[in-house]
Amino acid sequence: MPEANETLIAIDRAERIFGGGKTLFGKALPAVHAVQDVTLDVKKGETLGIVGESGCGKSTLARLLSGLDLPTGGKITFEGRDLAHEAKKNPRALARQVQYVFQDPVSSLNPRKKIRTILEAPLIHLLKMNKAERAKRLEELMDAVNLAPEFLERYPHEFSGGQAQRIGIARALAADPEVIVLDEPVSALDVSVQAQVLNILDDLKSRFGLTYLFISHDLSVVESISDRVAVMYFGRIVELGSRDAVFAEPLHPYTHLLLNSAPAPGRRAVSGGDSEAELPDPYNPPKGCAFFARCPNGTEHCQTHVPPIDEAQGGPGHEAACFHPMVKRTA
Ligand SMILES: Nc1ncnc2c1ncn2[C@@H]1O[C@H](COP(=O)(O)OP(=O)(O)OP(=O)(O)O)[C@@H](O)[C@H]1O
Repeated sequence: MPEANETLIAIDRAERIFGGGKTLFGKALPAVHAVQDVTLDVKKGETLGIVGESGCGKSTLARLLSGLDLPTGGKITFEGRDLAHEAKKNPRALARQVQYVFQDPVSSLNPRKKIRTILEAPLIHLLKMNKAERAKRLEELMDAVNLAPEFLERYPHEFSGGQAQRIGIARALAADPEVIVLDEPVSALDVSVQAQVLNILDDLKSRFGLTYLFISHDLSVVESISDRVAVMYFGRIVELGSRDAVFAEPLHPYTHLLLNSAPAPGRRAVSGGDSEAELPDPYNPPKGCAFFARCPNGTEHCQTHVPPIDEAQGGPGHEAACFHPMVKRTA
């Protein structure tokens, strides 16, 4: 991981609440805390994996980081500039710097447009390139994702899932971004095709000096690609650390549960082992730790207090939000 310590995106106590407020008659409307009290630095050149069960807030956090959505609380800065301010004042610059790759490659591409038109759009609108510059850039982009130039004249439905995802990656790359948010980019693909796409991503990252935010519920994919990993549960980051620390020395009982229910190799934790019915009601969150109902270590204190995330048990760079973390193995 190059220049590992330069912060690119700094998230300070970010929060995103959906709904809420009051009716005309003063009755409180239900609110969902999709992201709560998230503090995290994304370092330049790293791949930060974000893992957790469906509904834990991964996509909401990613949308906040890319300026597609704004936090209802806290602050997010990109290279020191306030993202909320930037999103209003200079959305184009932000759109160029942070690009998105979605889970479903085919439906994220406009079916009525040729690949050439799709890939040219950011070159025209964001980079203001002339025709000759665009032709050169299109050639580079197709080469970067290992697709022959003939594919430029085809329509999205003519592509396989893996090819369409490579087009999705080329489109993200077209804007010459610094960060690419990859939201479940290989989840819809066959395992053999997943490996191809992950290899391309790995290659592009070093070639273009990119930073990746890699969201997935698939632990084996996150383990294979990430430098650091953030584990989310019910809108909060419950564990954060280097890939090796989180996978080899997990501290949070939830991380344990995820890892134990998906033993390596080929682990794929999807549901977290337990019944998802045990997830708290997002409209009626518990007072204390949201993991209490599923936790083997929970105490009365956990039921009434939300554990802060800190390095107390993990050491430098390895944080967990737990009053009673799993015991760290000694070498
Ligand atoms: N626009 C919205 N309006 C209301 N609630 C929302 C909205 N977007 C997300 N939520 C809620 O916020 C919580 C977090 O959702 P989010 O999509 O971020 O989770 P996720 O971890 O990305 O899940 P998945 O893996 O299923 O995409 C969920 O309870 C979800 O229902």
